[in-house]
Amino acid sequence: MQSLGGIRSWPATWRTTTASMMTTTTTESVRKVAQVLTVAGSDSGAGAGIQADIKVCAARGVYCASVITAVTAQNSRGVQSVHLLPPDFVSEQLKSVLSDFEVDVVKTGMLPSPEIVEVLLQNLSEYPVRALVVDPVMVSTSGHVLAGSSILSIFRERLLPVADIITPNVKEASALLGGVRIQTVAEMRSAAKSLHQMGPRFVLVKGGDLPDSSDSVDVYFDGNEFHELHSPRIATRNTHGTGCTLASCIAAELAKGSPMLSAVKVAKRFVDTALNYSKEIVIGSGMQGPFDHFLSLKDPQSYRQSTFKPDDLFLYAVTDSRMNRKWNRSIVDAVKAAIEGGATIIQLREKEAETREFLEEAKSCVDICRSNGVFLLINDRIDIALACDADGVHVGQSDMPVDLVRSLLGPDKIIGVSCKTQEQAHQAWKDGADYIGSGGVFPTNTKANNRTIGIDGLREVCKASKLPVVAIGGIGISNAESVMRIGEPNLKGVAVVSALFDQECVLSEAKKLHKSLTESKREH
Ligand SMILES: Cc1ncc(COP(=O)(O)OP(=O)(O)O)c(N)n1
Ligand SMILES: Cc1nc(C(=O)O)sc1CCOP(=O)(O)O
Ligand SMILES: [Mg+2]
Repeated sequence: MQSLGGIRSWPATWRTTTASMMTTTTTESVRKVAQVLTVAGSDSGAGAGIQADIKVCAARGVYCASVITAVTAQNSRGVQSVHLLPPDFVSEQLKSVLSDFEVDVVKTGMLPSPEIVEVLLQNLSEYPVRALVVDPVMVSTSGHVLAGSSILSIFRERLLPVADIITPNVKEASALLGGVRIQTVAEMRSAAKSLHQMGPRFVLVKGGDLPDSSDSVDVYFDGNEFHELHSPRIATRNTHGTGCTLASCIAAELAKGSPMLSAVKVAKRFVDTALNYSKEIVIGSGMQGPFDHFLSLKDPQSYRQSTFKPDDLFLYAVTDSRMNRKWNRSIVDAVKAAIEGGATIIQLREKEAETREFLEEAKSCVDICRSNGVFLLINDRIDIALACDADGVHVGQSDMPVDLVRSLLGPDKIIGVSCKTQEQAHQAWKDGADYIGSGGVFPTNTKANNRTIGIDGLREVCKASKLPVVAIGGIGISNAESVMRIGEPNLKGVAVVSALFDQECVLSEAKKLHKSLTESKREH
């Protein structure tokens, strides 16, 4: 099995997530759809199992094929009955999919018998995939045994050694380790280490069931380092299927090319956001309701019709309160003119604005941007971004840390971060940012005491960055071409303040800059 190795294994490709399906575009313009195959049980209540796996992959823009190992009769009250499929038939399903589709990642859920694990391993050796995510499902949340102790030895000896990541909860981790006590985070760490010795490349021990903790803590171990992933515990009955959802979301993110830790963080964020969004819905009369994987579709206001693409950074207009005052124009008029002139993304950078007034203006700008299909980001102010439902934020190195911003804004908002060094660029990627703003490329009067990194500094950041980059600082019509000419494939555009807004006519300056950028793009 070819492993992900913690790094992207499709070089020179960009994630270009569309509303419906994840594709990667290579330089030859071949579109490859990211694909997961789930090998799991069917849940008639559709909160967990195959049904949850397909929903989460669809919600994350990834195609999901399904091989059913067992059919369960279950609902929000529990599991009433289980019917295992014959191993030969499971094998036929596996062959059908693996011999035809280009599956990137296989995710396993309920593997109810050693014979079924055997046929899975056989098929994986015949049809290798890029990664194997093993959710070692043993007992349903309602307490029904879904895979008995007969499964343990083949899990330990054959399945875990070929897994890229395993995602047991504390009960499953304990069962795999012969019944050790796991009641504290320290014991989860020790369990993760022991499980890692059984062969999986990464281990995520989920602490949702730990007693007496206000946080939900998961322990991630990569063989060298531990990471504790914390999130607030969400008070809801609608937790049925969280384990399947987490593992499938990890698989979906890996299929798109994410490194393991990023995939795990995105998946945890996705589950937390979905649980929070669905905490009051009522489906079924039992103790364990399903939740809503398509949370964003429910709220057209907060659902972005299309998702962020690197090319959105092409002509990035950043507003400035002092300049608007000087030229006696409102933020709204400034934004309208910039969009009309060709700006492809807008950032409201209103350093001196009063909160109440800024919020009202930001709401109007959200409406304008949305009706023009242009994303609107807010500089620094996470509170304003949340309150006006902006598409995202831009933060700097001394603003709120990106991973915390992500946990506040959820998985789908755009987060940009300013980086002047290669280390900052690495960190931005790890923390889950969507793009990097890098500068000052040239000296600027707009931002006081800003360090100029020059064209060479920009090039260094681009080379180190796995994220798309927009250049900023002292850029205008006279020098935009020279910036884009550095030819780094992930340099996607320029961000400008004074070149648009410290001018008499924003519209005509935006048009001129757009034209010059388009010409320089055509030439390279
Ligand atoms: C696109 C873009 N890049 C960089 C910055 C600068 O952000 P930051 O470092 O937080 O400085 P302030 O803008 O807050 O002064 C930006 N705003 N946009
Ligand atoms: C807001 C900002 N950030 C910078 C950075 O280097 O991160 S430079 C800058 C100001 C850019 O304004 P102008 O286009 O007028 O030079
Ligand atoms: Mg800032």
